[in-house]
Amino acid sequence: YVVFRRPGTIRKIQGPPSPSWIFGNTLQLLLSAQYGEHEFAWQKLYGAVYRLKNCFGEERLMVSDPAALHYIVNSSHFEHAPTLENLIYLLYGLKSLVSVPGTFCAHESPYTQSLSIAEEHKSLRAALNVGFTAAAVRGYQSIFEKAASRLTEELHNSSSATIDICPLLSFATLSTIGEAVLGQSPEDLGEELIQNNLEIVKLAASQSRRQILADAVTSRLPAWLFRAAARLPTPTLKTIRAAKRLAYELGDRIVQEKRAAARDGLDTDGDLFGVLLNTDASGTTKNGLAGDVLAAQTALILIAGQETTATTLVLALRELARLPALQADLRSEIAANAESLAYDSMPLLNAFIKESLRMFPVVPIDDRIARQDTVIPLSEKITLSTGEDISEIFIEKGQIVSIAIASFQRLKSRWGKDAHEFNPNRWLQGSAYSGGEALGPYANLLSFLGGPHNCLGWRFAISEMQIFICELVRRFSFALPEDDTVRIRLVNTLMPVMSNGQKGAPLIVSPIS
Ligand code: HEM
Repeated sequence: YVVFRRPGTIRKIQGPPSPSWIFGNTLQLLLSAQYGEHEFAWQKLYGAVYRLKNCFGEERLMVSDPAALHYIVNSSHFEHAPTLENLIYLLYGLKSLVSVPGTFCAHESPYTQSLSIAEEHKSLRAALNVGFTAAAVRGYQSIFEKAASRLTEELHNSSSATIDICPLLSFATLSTIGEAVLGQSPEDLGEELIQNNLEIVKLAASQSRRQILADAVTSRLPAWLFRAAARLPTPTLKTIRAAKRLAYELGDRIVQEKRAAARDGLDTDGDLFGVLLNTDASGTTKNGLAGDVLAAQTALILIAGQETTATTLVLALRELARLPALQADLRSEIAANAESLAYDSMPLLNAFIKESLRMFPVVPIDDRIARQDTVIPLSEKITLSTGEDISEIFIEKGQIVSIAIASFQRLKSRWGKDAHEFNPNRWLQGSAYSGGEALGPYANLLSFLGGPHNCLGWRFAISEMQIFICELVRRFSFALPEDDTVRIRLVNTLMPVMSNGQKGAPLIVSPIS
């Protein structure tokens, strides 16, 4: 109790009562039957900043205020919170881009020795970004189109009209990353790696009270002890370790193959890994990334880029199935553009994608910890339990702050009175956002986060979604089954979950003649 409990400076900030000392509000936040059930009600009651209890009486600040979010996302005073840091370590290892802190800088940080780490993140990110610029992503269009037509073929060949689209989209998005980034066809990725990736998704779908408690305890362990515990031979840890090892081995094999190809005088620039290795005729890296650094990014790119895009697409298709008029309008727009398929110039298609990202940010809460005492500005005053109004919040080093992405994206003050409705039309007259703060790399949304760790692959994801949606909607119509029981739950990321507790989203898929 003494270890876990520390006096906070945020105690006077209002928030819901905690139903339990052990779990605080975490069960309501993380295990509600439908994501947001409690969170959105709390936002309505307490405003854009409120206080919640974590396990064992620890307090966290839930923030959806735009000025505060802008500060937190971009400030060097915050880093990934310990639970997230542990997950990142387990899934991706210490050398991956996301593990390298990106926000430390010399003039603000007392940790001068960390300067090189900040530089490391910046230069690694700049190197990897070569494969994610607008021009590079345009070059992947044919890969997306090939994967989309493979997907439609599978749907045509399905023996049943009601199809769970989750595994099909997971495989399709994995295959595009395999080809664009690694230069590997789905067959080359290896059955074991594909199965392990799918296994990780299943594990992630098993959020439970036990997991919440385990996270609360392990987040307080010193890093060395957590890393030692991560070697325990439990089935879950074994699967995660195997997935990370297989991804590294795959990356390493590709690096060796590229070097050998360069020695044989062959062109190795056809995919991102080849470009980044930048080998000369002797197979030695010239000014590209070192082979082991590149191989260490394989797990991150495979996992971060696959399920995120697949889940956004699944949830978007469910909305189309729910809204037949929108589906018909979108199909007409696609038909009218069938010749050119200039995806960026199709207003409804892009409005639909933005609205899907707004309503269903697959990472709806992203936790940070304050690295030092700091003051968070607010765009609107909040009233403390003492009746005092404040326009900034002082927080102490070690305070957990939740970037409440989903709540921000439903703020009525920024998105309008119908912020909780799925309404793509809000984007048709320009930006749907009415605030002054520039947040996130795309459409003022935080679905791809913002700041130094914003999503590297956001253009990749948007282009892939444009192409998949066009191909699917012009070939099929989608409807929800009558007995639709799917709920959107938070299981590390947002996920459609069926009544049996498994990930899944069955839709009635009918070919269009
Ligand atoms: C709809 C699809 C996607 C969503 C919603 C999404 C969301 C995010 C978010 C929220 C983060 C920040 C995580 C954090 O630091 O707490 C992130 C980081 C990242 N994403 Fe994505 N992502 C998507 C697709 C992709 C794709 C397709 C790729 C690659 C092919 C990708 C690669 C990455 C990488 C490498 C990072 C780490 C960046 C860094 O730490 O500097 N993502 N993404």
